[in-house]
Amino acid sequence: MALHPVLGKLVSKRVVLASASPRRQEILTNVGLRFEVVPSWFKETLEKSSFAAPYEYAVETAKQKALEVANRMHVKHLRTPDVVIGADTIVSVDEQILEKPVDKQDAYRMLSRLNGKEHSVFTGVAIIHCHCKDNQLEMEITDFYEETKVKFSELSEELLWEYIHSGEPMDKAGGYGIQALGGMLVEYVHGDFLNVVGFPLNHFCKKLAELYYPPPKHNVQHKKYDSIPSVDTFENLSDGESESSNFTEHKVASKLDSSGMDSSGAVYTSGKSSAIRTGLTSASKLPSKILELIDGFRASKALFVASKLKIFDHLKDKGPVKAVDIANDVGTSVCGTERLLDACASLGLLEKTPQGYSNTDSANTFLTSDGKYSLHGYIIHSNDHLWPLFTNLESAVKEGSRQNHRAFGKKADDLFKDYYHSPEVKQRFMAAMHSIAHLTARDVATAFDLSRFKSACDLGGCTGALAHELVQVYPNLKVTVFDLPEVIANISYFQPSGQHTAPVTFVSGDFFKDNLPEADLYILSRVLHDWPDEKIHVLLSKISAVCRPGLNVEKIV
Ligand SMILES: Cc1cn([C@H]2C[C@H](O)[C@@H](COP(=O)(O)OP(=O)(O)OP(=O)(O)O)O2)c(=O)[nH]c1=O
Repeated sequence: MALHPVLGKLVSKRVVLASASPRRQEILTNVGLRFEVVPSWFKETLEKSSFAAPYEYAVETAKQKALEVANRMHVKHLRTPDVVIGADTIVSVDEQILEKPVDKQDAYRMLSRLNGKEHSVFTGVAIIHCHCKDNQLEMEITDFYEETKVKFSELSEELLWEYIHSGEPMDKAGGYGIQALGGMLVEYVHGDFLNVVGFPLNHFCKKLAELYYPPPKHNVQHKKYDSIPSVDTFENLSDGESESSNFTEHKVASKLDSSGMDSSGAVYTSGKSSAIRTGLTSASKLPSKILELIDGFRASKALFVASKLKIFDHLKDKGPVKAVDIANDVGTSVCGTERLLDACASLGLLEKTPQGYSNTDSANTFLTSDGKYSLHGYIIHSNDHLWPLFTNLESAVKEGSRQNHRAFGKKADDLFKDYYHSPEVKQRFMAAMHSIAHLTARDVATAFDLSRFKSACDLGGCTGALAHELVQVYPNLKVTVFDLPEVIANISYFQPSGQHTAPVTFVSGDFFKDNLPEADLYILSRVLHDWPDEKIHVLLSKISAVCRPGLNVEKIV
């Protein structure tokens, strides 16, 4: 098992960890995996006696946790993940299953049972690969478990109670945390330590290796390329076995070459030939992740340009259209348009058939400019605003300053004021903030339990996309959106239709200068990252001053 390629297989995928466990998040983050955390709402109430062995209970619970998240994301959030990982850790002693203690007495009961004895810690893991076909969620489930044996020393009553009063046992299976104070209770550990902490990393990597690099079938005739295929992935060329994998790999690159417009697939050609030249062995395969990083900007720019030319709008609700017809309608060159369309098809944004090009389902949903979940505004903002700024990243790092002057010929200070002088730029910025906030609002609103709050103020809440979602999720919550007068004056276009009584109010002002509206909860979403430390300090101090004792500040950045 080569570590890097195994985890590299997940790099281009939308990976979701269906767990609130900070330990699991840390273990996976530490090995460089990028993932989204969506805690599962599945209640751990399966009937234990219906399982023949304790580990079967852990595996089934892990599976149910992951399934709940996969389904919720697909149905409620309209965002189908590629891979969902669920896990469940239990402690088993004398064939009994111990989960997290409900109170101190329960913790005492558990720790007393473990005292002076060996027990098993089982973590069940489920890896679900999801595909969306005709709006139906299709899933392939892989599960496994890992067992670690742990022995406690003989511990005195006094020590057990001291440990319980530390508070550590409460959110941990069996009522102890081996990674912290609980480590002092343990005489030996046989097996994977991380399995006890909540995630059997080694077994997980082996499972991924099995999934993505199944052993070669010797009687299978491997396809031989006479020439380099015109559309392909790094993985296909670097991994001998990936053809036989059950899992569809994301296409990570287009046909654009270094000049941006050649269809020869030059990257792959050189990649493969250099592998042959230098005789890279299977142990030193192509550095796919690095190559993806090198080429990633091409994929982004292909998407940006197709969006800017409104190609996805053009193809909406139509059958396949030929490149020449699209070029004529859009007013672009035929050869350039065809290459851009091919790039979009290889990126999975369009479908290409002999009859022409058509939108994929996700292009219809997210890339057309007028859809309910359109990301068009955010894409245009990324192209027109963020792209020029990132082009100056090197200067930003060298100088330690914002680069608006280089990118736009304007001072970085009062950036927002500059924005609002141009109606077109203002509209673009608001559309960008609206589209990303609207799409993610449900996840943000449900990531925290905000039911105890009666009022909230979304500082810099722009069009109110998050506010409207919050009042849907928490009917007793009243939300005030506080933003600059120039923003509030233009929100009507973005308001949801048919919601007249929803308790969202808009107040204009400058959060650096004016008094903040009173609220139990202050939300800062996509705000703090924009300001230097001194300004953040001003803002947070103001919030701190208006917060009343006993109420909370929740920060959603
Ligand atoms: C035995 C032991 C468990 N644990 C933790 C790992 C798990 O987080 C927890 C067991 O509870 P789980 O139900 O497996 O997980 P969780 O509730 O923390 O998160 P979620 O259900 O959202 O996935 O106990 C330790 O951190 N250290 C230990 O030594």
